[in-house]
Amino acid sequence: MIATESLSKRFPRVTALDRLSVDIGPGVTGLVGANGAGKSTLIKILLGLSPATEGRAEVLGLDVATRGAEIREQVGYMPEHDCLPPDVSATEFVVHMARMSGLPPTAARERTADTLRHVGLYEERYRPMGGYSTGMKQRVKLAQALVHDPKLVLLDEPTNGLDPVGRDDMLGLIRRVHTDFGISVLVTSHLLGELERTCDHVVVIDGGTLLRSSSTSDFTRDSGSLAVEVTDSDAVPDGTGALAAALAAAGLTVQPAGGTGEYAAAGPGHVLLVDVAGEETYDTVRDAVAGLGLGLVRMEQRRHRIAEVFRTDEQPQQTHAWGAAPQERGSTDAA
Ligand SMILES: Nc1ncnc2c1ncn2[C@@H]1O[C@H](COP(=O)(O)OP(=O)(O)OP(=O)(O)O)[C@@H](O)[C@H]1O
Repeated sequence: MIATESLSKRFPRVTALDRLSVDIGPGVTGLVGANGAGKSTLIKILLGLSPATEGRAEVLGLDVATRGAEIREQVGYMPEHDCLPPDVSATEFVVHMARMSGLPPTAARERTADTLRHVGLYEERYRPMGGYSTGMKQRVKLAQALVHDPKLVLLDEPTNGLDPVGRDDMLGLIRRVHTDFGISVLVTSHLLGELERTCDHVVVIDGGTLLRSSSTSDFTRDSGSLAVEVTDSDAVPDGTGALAAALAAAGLTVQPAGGTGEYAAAGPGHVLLVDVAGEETYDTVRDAVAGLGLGLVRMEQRRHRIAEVFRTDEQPQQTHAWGAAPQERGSTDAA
């Protein structure tokens, strides 16, 4: 879908992209980077709207330097910033955008109705957009990117400004753009955690250079530890402590999981992380739990969170590329 080769963009005071080479296939791909990492600059180059200083890029096999107009016919674009005229309705605006993309009047009206329905705008679609909430405006921006039935959409920070519920809704919509319509998606965000749930593939850039490009499952591959949670009993009031001692006595390496992030609900110290030494580790845990007469609440292979892949000794900043969304609903990021 997208290929860049040693792509650079230099402004007088800053290098926004620095010899970026990356291949992006079909599906939903997340482009993650801190503010200023070069995400919007890359999107503008891919649309043929801004020339690269060096290197080359192709979108759908078309060279961005020479075939920008053809690319824009086949690619939808949702810009980051608010760009909607306040005095017109969503329907009028999206019909206009569909006409601009070359659809005849009837098809433009039909596609507009379908697309606005898909993004969840109903009676409000006839009201002037100036009175819309941020979530509704983001939906209109998404609808205008989809209305001409593109093969690929480039979505620049579509969850910006949304509350946790709005963010989840938008991410669900983005996923369905691919599953329901077969349209490939490149979506940018400065929050790794939210893309983990939405994307098949994640590309991480920092300072205009490629940090990593891999499938989401590679990012979140098995961590080699088992999360175990047990109930206490009358006979064993500290079930977790007793189990930890029993497992250590059996030669396993055990440590309590932190009381935040994915195991927050269990409370601090209530989930044990057991290093998996081999298949027999599962039997050892099961036998120890049964031997103590405890109830087994969970025993699961723990997977890495994307955020952990980039965790450093420093506390990550909320605005950093690998920070978790603030108050993210249902988020299991520990960052
Ligand atoms: N037209 C421009 N003139 C000068 N510098 C620019 C221009 N556009 C972008 N930059 C700079 O290039 C760098 C990358 O900007 P870009 O907007 O691509 O980042 P981003 O990853 O999209 O971040 P954000 O999410 O904050 O928009 C930044 O340092 C920015 O200040």
